[in-house]
Amino acid sequence: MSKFEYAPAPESRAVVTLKKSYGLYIDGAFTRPKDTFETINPADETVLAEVSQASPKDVDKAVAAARRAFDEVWGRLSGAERGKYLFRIARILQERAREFAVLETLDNGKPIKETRDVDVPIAAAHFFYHAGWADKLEFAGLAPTGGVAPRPHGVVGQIIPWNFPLLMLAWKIAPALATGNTVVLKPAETTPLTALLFAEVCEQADLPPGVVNIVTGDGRTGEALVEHPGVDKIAFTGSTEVGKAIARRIAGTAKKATLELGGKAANIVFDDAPIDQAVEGIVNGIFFNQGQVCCAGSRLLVQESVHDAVIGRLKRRLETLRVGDPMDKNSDLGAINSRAQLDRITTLVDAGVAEGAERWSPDCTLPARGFWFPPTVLTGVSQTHRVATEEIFGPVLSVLTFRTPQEAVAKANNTSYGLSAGVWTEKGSRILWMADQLRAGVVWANTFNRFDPTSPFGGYKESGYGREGGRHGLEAYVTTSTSAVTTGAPR
Ligand SMILES: NC(=O)C1=CN([C@@H]2O[C@H](COP(=O)(O)OP(=O)(O)OC[C@H]3O[C@@H](n4cnc5c(N)ncnc54)[C@H](OP(=O)(O)O)[C@@H]3O)[C@@H](O)[C@H]2O)C=CC1
Ligand SMILES: CCCCCC/C=C/C(=O)O
Repeated sequence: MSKFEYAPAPESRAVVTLKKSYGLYIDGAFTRPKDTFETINPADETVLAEVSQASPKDVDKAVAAARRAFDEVWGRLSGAERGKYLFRIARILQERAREFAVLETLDNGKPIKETRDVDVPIAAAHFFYHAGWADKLEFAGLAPTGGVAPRPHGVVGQIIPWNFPLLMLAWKIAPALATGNTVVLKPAETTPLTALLFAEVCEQADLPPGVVNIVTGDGRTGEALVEHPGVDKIAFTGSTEVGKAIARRIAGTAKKATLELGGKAANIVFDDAPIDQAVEGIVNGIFFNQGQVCCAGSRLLVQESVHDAVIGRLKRRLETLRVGDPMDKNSDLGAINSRAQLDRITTLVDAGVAEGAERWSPDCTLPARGFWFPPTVLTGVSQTHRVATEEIFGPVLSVLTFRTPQEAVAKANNTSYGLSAGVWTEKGSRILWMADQLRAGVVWANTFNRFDPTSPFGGYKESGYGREGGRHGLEAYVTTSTSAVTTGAPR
């Protein structure tokens, strides 16, 4: 909680009905839970439910169901028919938005105002957007000249992380279904509940059995999916380490893959930037979702002449942030998703201090139970420090300085990642030059963390390959075939 007094007002969780234990969702039905693990509320460490650990045999059943559904139903439907299902799913997500927002906040620890205003509405928007594409793929420019409509790959294995559980599910499932693929999706071990609620939405939408299958479990379930010979393509979002391991594992196969991995984005503030607007952008860039975002603006590059003014203003702004109960709609920051992630953040911040950075946090009292880390600013960071090179994935801003635009570009690009960057300046010509020079999949100018289903998202370098969203995102889910027909005189 911030030192500024306010009356906490936790939202009701009554809209959510938790089961004691959850089975897998395979071939349009929930299995009976067998081997299970607990999913907990990271804000207070209470157990929410028991969830099934899918074995390789379960993955096999899910892949077989997805194959059958592809061969017999989904792969044969017209685009217009597929689109109807996607529209139906989108509308149900909107109708059940409150339930999804509360459940996501309980399982993930992120503030209810984010799940309510960001995660759930953008997830629904992805289904609406892709519903619109389903019957227009031949106009997406994906087929070669003289070719026929783009064709789906078949069965797609999708592995998603814990930082945006429902939203990453939507980013994966919506384009896959729109293009005619069927899916086996593995949510993260610590945040399986909204994926299981989504399975109920599939039932409610009368989606044919086997089109979407949800297999919960840990990394072993993910491995079984990656290795399964019946999977035609893998779509993964997560750490660069696991992404590289997946790439190695499928190297000897014909499987396609898209990998959306880590980042270490520079948020670059020039001396002519409107300072209040820039400070808001810095706060949103690194403290949104507790900084557990692949494209977080985790490195602030501030022009030397305005360093003290920007940092002073930033610290005053951070004093007003409310850190606390994620179910309270006044909370700006919630809990860290897991103890393992909290340990990772703590280790890296300690390493930063040991390497000479100065650590600052606003005066705030953190809840006694659960996984919490205060908003943190590290000043005096140099390019070689671990906190300037490694993804922290927490509410921690590393501050570096620059003198010229050329130096800003050199420092911003001095990373093994290349997912996103932000630029704050009044000069339009500088924005265009910076956007051209920065090696990042998205460059935001005078804004940050701006998302839209129409915009392709993905990285350079160790941030992965492939794009999600927009027309480019569809490309990852289709292949093309050319038909050559010789016409002769009619007989
Ligand atoms: N690019 C991004 O958006 C993300 C980046 N990260 C980065 O990764 C770090 C570690 O987070 P972590 O959760 O461990 O990320 P992981 O990459 O381990 O997790 C992402 C997903 O991959 C699954 N997985 C784990 N091991 C394997 C495997 N061998 N084969 C197939 N799937 C696997 C995970 O399952 P399970 O959850 O059961 O382990 C999860 O569903 C974070 O600190 C952050 O820096 C993390 C999440 C998202
Ligand atoms: C509105 C937030 C959208 C999240 C953007 C993509 C992030 C992916 C990731 O961190 O895994």
